[in-house]
Amino acid sequence: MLSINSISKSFDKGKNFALKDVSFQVKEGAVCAIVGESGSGKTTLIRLIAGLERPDAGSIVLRGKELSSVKKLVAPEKRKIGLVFQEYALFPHFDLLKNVSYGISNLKNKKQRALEMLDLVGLSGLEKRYPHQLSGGQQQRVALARALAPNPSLLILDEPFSNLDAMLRMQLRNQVFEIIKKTGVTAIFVTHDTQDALSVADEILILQNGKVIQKDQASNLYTKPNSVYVASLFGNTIQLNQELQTAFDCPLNADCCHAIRNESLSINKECEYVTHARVLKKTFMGNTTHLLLKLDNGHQISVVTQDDNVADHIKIGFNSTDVLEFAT
Ligand SMILES: Nc1ncnc2c1ncn2[C@@H]1O[C@H](COP(=O)(O)OP(=O)(O)OP(=O)(O)O)[C@@H](O)[C@H]1O
Repeated sequence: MLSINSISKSFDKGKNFALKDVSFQVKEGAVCAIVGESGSGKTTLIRLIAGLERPDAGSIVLRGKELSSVKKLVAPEKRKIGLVFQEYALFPHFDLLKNVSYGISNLKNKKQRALEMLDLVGLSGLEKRYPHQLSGGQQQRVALARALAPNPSLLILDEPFSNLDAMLRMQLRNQVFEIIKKTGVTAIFVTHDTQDALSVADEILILQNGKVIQKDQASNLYTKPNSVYVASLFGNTIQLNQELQTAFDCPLNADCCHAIRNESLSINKECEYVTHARVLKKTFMGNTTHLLLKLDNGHQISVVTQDDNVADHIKIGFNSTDVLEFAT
């Protein structure tokens, strides 16, 4: 298990905190995705876990061994942590066998282990090739094989699919996490893409301004976000402010704030709360169409629909079970 205990880190002597009092745990064999917008502290967190930075407060414990605290800093190469980065970071002048066996110092039969790892990532037979002779997706699988070869206690993947186009990204993502699950290694996966996180992580941790604002199973985060911000990370969300509550004739608890997911809005169907709208603009996006609507009370909202044949005047609505409620 990985335990992050009240970690704080500032780069300007406490004026601003890149991370502030961050605590969480990742169970043995689980995949935890770290999601957050730019500057939320993702890189700082993984640099601390990898041992590339020292915390100002708190501790990091992996499988019962303290790796970092204010007083202690185990060297990165002694942490048993494998790293996979966005830019592959393979050695260009080494063939694949050498690239994968590079970090294996603790095993007798390096070559056999490297070949097993290449086989695991579906690249057996290519061990004599050099990185430039491979596609981007293949190079990332070599990087994974290399990170797994020394049998790490923790694998950290930092935006590993950002360099790849959408189709390859999805394929590789599924392959990589199948392999990770097969090995049973505990993994931390840093991404700004919530679809990536939802599809492969057991748990997702959301960072905002250096703080953990929610950590939960992927499905719970989607169905029970604890703020409008978290809800909006997982798809288009419309905040049900007073004006919209009046438009839809749905008075809600004034002590809370509320939102509705775009996909919960129904067009021209019977619902508990409805209003009429004029379509100001339709933008065809292939599998979806974006609509800019002007509601009866003059309020404008944007909606995404899969129906590319919407009339100019529509009825739009939702049901009370679709309303997300948050404490303010
Ligand atoms: N070496 C550093 N010196 C000074 N400030 C830093 C340093 N590293 C990070 N920061 C600051 O700490 C905060 C968190 O940065 P961090 O790089 O961890 O965010 P991030 O979530 O990884 O962002 P991105 O997604 O853009 O990579 C930012 O305000 C950043 O400017």
